[in-house]
Amino acid sequence: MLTFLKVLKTQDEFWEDSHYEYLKHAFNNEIPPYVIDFRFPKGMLVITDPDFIFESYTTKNKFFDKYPRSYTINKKNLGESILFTPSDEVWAQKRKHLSSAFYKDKMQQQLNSIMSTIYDTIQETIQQIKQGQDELDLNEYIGKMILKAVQICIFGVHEQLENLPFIQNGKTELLSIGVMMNRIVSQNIKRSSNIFRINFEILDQYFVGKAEKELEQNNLTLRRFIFDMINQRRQKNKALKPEEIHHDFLNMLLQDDLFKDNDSLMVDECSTFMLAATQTTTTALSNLFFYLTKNETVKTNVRNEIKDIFGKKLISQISKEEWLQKLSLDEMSNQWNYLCMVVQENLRIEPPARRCTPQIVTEDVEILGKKIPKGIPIVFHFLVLQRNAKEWPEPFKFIPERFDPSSKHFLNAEGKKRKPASFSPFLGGRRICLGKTFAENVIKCIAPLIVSSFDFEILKPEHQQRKPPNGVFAEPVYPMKVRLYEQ
Ligand code: HEM
Repeated sequence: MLTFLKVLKTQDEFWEDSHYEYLKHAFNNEIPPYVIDFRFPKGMLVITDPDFIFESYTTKNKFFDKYPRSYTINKKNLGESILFTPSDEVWAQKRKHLSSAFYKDKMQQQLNSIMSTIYDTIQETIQQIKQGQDELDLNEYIGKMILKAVQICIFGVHEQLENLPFIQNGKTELLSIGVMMNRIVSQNIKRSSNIFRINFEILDQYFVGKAEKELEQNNLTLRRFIFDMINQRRQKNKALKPEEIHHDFLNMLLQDDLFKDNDSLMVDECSTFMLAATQTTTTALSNLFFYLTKNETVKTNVRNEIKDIFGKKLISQISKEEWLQKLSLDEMSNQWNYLCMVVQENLRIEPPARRCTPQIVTEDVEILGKKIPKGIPIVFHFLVLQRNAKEWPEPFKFIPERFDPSSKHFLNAEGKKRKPASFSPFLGGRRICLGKTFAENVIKCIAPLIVSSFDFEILKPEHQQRKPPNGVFAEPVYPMKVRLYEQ
């Protein structure tokens, strides 16, 4: 505990996150594959052994489930959504119904809307650069783009939604729904990882103290807003013929037998999708542009791939329609090999969810000779897992060829094939991220549009050496100022 308090005091812009810094400090930067974190009442297992993680996703997966306290702690904002409810029949049925949002034709429509909007945003930015407005915060810029994309996919809304009142430290400010949601996520993470709360399970369902009461109010505001969206949409749809109804997530729920008569369940899943999709995808993309800016050769290779695919010397000549055609799901599976490797390496070097939320085993079970007691919280630490030098030689270097089977970088430090669970940014097994394929496709569609339009200059000299961390569990997020140049 004293070590933890000492670590908390050293927080600065390059501090990773409280949990990771604590482990690094406690083990002198060499975090072992199995750690028991005794800040938790009966200990929490932190695992980074790829063999163990693989077993948990495969042969032992039926014993794994979510840590039940996460459900109780998050019930006020996520209700009965699939994120934290146990892996029972109700969860499986909901997950099956929700998966239909990602069927190929629907996904293609969503991706087309996203690309079209992002293309227009980029054109606006180009105009701003021409007028001298060329400095911005990379995270914020990408965050706004992704929010637009998520909004279109979930609510079918292209225009900016109304600002909502957010309360913090006794003050109310009006925030866009995206900023509001990110703040709520960070308040929720703070609440659930509070060392006092961790040790007093009885507090899980209560909001204690001023800061938590404010969070409770913010959660309510967001949920009420989604309730209103549902009602408005129901009314609007009544006036439309079935073929006129837009394909978005909310309309899918409004037509689904399992959800359509239960507004509360719809709010639960809309909140979860917004929460699960926005910060993760924003982090993945803003990290990508940082690593491309730092790795000129990789950036040039991506641009060369774009030129090859379009058969053009100048990428600025590519029209919106051409982008939509060449970035379609069918073309994506046949072309864009280099881009796909870059996207994977980016998720490897800095997984947007740095670790999973706590899991448990539902009965005492032996995995790789280790007895794992029922109910003890277990966390897989993806950041440590994916920077393991035995599996990923020179782990801090950005090398897309690690994902090219014909490259020497495809092999681990012993020259052998890498262990399958060494790369696991989306968790695995039956609780694998529901939006995995969608998220990967969104990144693959947006990245080339931006790479072909801008060069970024990282303005703060310290950031050129080291990027302040961002992503789920990496709070607070520091701005990363960049200057944009039109390509
Ligand atoms: C790069 C982007 C993304 C990453 C890295 C990511 C990662 C993850 C991870 C690690 C989990 C496990 C959560 C846990 O630890 O409990 C998860 C779950 C989930 N994700 Fe994602 N995610 C991404 C994007 C998305 C998107 C775009 C959506 C929806 C459109 C989505 C929907 C979900 C849902 C619904 C779950 C819960 C699944 C269940 O428990 O059955 N994610 N994601």
